[in-house]
Amino acid sequence: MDGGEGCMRIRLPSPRRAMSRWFTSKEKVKGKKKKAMVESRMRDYDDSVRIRNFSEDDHHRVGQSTDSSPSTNDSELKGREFLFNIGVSCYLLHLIATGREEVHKILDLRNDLEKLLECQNDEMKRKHQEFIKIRDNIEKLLEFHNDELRRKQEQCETSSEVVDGPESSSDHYHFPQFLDTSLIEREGSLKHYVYKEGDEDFGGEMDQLEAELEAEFELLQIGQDHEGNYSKQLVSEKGEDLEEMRFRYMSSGPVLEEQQGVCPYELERRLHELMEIRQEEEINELQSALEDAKKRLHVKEAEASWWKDTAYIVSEHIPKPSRITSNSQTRCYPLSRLLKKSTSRSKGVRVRSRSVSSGNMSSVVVESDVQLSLDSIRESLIRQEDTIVFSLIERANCLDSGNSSSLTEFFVREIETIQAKVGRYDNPEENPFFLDNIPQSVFPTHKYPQALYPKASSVNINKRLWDVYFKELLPSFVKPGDDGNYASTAASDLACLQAISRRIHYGKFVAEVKFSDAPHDYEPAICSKDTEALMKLLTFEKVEEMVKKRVEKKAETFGQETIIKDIETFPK
Ligand SMILES: O=C(O)C(=O)C[C@]1(C(=O)O)C=C[C@@H](O)C=C1
Repeated sequence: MDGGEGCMRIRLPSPRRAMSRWFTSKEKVKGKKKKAMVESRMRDYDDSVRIRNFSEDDHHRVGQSTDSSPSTNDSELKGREFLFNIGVSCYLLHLIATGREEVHKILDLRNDLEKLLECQNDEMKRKHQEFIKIRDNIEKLLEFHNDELRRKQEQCETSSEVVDGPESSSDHYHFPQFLDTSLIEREGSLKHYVYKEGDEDFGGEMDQLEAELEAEFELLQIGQDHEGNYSKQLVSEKGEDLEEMRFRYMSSGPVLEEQQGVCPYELERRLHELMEIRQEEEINELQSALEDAKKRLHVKEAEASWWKDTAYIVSEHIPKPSRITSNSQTRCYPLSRLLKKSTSRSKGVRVRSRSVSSGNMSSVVVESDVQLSLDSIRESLIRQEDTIVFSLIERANCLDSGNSSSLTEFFVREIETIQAKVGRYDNPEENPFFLDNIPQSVFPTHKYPQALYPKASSVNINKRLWDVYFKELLPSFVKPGDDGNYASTAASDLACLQAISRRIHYGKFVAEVKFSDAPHDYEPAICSKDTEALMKLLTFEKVEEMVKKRVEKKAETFGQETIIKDIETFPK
């Protein structure tokens, strides 16, 4: 306050300075906006104070000229101070109100940020759990894969053992190297899922993939660590390993930096791809091992078969004691009647009992010393004529009902079934009428010599014979009628049919022998499929005429009553 020139001057500190002093004790106000706002308010305040001072000065000047007593001045001064204080108070109140608003805003902002951090944290937790789940899945998959491999390896080992047998353990089959890896000993951890050293590159890829997975996992942990959450616990659990991983990750440069963005699903997919490739490789190896085992099995089978055949041949040469009488002879099968001991000069088909090939052994052919000759065949044919003539004479004593073939068919089918079970049709001389009806022999069958060319064995013309027999032959020599003796008639039919069939199919042996005696004569006709030329080579009209005459004679003779001179056949 200056009382110079009788005028009272109040020295008020500049409001701006006052405010700035007031605010300097506080923290600096952040943000330009707020500063600008405060400054504008200070300016407004300066202006208003300046206007008021100006009007007060005028008033002073007027008052000075009229009334300038000290009591008036004093009260005026107090009034002014009062007014000033009110103004300042109002302003401060205004500032406080404004400041509170700002504080509320800041608090809201802080709350939002906290929520955001919480969300982020939840997201990280969720990702972490997802990752753990995926990792668990992968490990389960690996376990499953290991079990599968273990199973396959055991299978292979079993089959290998079967093939090798107990005696050939020195010849043990070796699996490829990868099967010898420690896959079986793994503990279901990714770290264990590696190949042995020296294997293909898959082990390296697996390591890299594992590192990627763990790096991804660690990233999640590091992210959570920044948020100050539960990652600390995990970090302490992993201890030095994690530190090492972190170092690896941080120092691995752009490669892993790129992989920061690789999602766990992508990693899982890549792992699956690798596993698929590896599985395919293993399957291929197992398949080739299996093939090898099969080959070895075949070799063993062939060897076993050879031994069986050898044992059979040896046993054939050892005379067997009969259970009935020690003097009784071993009964020969019918074909053996055709077979004669071969001499160097004798012609005909050399009969081979069996041909066996074996892995390491050279082809073994056991050749019997018997020979199929035309003479022996002719002898058999003559005897068969007798059988046929007798069976037809028997059949002529029954009547022909005209529809006996259906009952005979049932009978023949049943008889053929039972005869097949005891091995009748294993004999190449015998041919069934109902091929669909033939079961396997239930007894160990005799090994018949392979006298015929294999294709010839399947030649069967019994269907045609059946038709000719019932439609043409029977009506030509049997009286028509129905005597009700169906069972005997069917049995008689069967005897005729089987005898005639055997005789007809013996033509196969005749053709075989004739061809073997002069193959060069037959080859051109065979090659050109000239049936007419072949029939000319095989048949002899003169021989056929002689056969017919012989059979006629036999029929006349066998049909007669045999009379012995001077002896009464039946008492009168
Ligand atoms: O005795 C022969 O030479 C044979 O060939 C056998 C037989 C026959 O089956 O009876 C075969 C054909 C011939 O035309 C003559 C006879």
